[in-house]
Amino acid sequence: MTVRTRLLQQVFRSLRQATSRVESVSKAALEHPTVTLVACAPQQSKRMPWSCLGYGFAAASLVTVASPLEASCSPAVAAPQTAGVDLSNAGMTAGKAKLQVIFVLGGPGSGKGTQCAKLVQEFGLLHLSAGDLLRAHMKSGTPDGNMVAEMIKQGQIVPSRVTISLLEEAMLKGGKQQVLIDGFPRNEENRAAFEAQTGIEPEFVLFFNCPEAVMEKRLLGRQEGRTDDNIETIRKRFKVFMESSMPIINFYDAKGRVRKIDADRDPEDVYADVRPLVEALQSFAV
Ligand SMILES: Nc1ncnc2c1ncn2[C@@H]1O[C@H](COP(=O)(O)OP(=O)(O)O)[C@@H](O)[C@H]1O
Ligand SMILES: O=c1ccn([C@@H]2O[C@H](COP(=O)(O)OP(=O)(O)O)[C@@H](O)[C@H]2O)c(=O)[nH]1
Repeated sequence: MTVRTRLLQQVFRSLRQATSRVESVSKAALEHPTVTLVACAPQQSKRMPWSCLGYGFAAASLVTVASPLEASCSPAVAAPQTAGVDLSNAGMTAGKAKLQVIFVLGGPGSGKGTQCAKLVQEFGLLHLSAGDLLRAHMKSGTPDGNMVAEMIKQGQIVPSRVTISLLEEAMLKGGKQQVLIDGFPRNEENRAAFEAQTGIEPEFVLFFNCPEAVMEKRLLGRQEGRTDDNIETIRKRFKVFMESSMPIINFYDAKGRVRKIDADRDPEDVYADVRPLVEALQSFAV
C-alpha cells in the first residue's frame, strides 16, 4: 500500500468518526429536550444554555453549515471527546475545562484594545471587543444594525439583548477557554443580563484608569474613521462612562475582583503590570 493510499484511508477514517460523533450529539440532543441549543445561529436564541456549549463546539467544529443547527440537549448527556470547553461557570465538569472570562474596562481611549492585542499576542486568548462586534453588526443593514449605528454615533449604550447575543455567538465560534471581554459590561443592565443569561462571572476585571484629558487626546488622534471619535461624542462617552460604567467597576471592586492599572504611561509600562495578572491565570488553565 502506498503512503498516499494510507493517508487517504486515515482521512476517511477520521471523517467517519467525526460524522458519527455529530450524529450521536444530535441524537442525544433530540432525546433530551430540556434546553435549547442553537449552535450556529445563537443570535436567534432567546437564552444560550452555556452548560450545553460543549456540544455546540463539537457540532460547530465538525460541521460547516450555512443554515442554523438547532437541537435540544440535556447537560446529563455524556459529552463527546471533542467538547473540550465547558462554558458554564457553574463549576468544573469532569473532563472539561471551565471558561475563564476577564472583563476589560476603562474609559474610552484608556488603552483597552491596545493592551488586549498584546495579551492575545503573548497568551493566545480570545479577545472579544464588544465595540468591534457592534461596529461589524451595524454594517448588516438590519433594523438592529441601524439602531446600533445611531447609538454609537450618540455615544449611548446599546441594549444588552443585542450585545450579549453578539458576544455569545463570538464565544461559541472562538472556542477558547480564556476570553478577554473588552468594553463590556458598560452598565448595570449589561452586567445583570449577561450574568443571568450566561451564568458567567469574570475571574477578575482589568480596569484601566486614565485621566480624561489624556483619553481625549488619544481619541482625537486615533484616526480609525470612527463616527464617535469627535469631540462632541467623546464628551458624551466620558459622561456615560462616569455615570453608567464606573458603578460596574465599583460593584466588582466591592467583591475584590478589580485589578486597577495606571493607564497613563507608555503602553509597554502598562503591559508590564497587566501581563503577570493574566500569566497567573494561565497556570489554572486546563
Ligand atoms: N499607553 C498608551 N499611551 C499612548 N497612546 C496609547 C496608549 N494606549 C493606547 N494608545 C493609543 O490611544 C488610542 C486609543 O487606544 P485604544 O487601545 O483603542 O483604547 P480603547 O480600546 O480603550 O478605546 C489608540 O490610538 C492607541 O494607539
Ligand atoms: O458593550 C458595549 C460596548 C460598546 N458599546 C458602544 O460602542 C461604543 C464604542 O465602544 P468601544 O468599546 O469600541 O470604544 P471606547 O468607547 O471604549 O473607546 C460605545 O460608546 C457604545 O456606544 C455599547 O453600546 N456596548
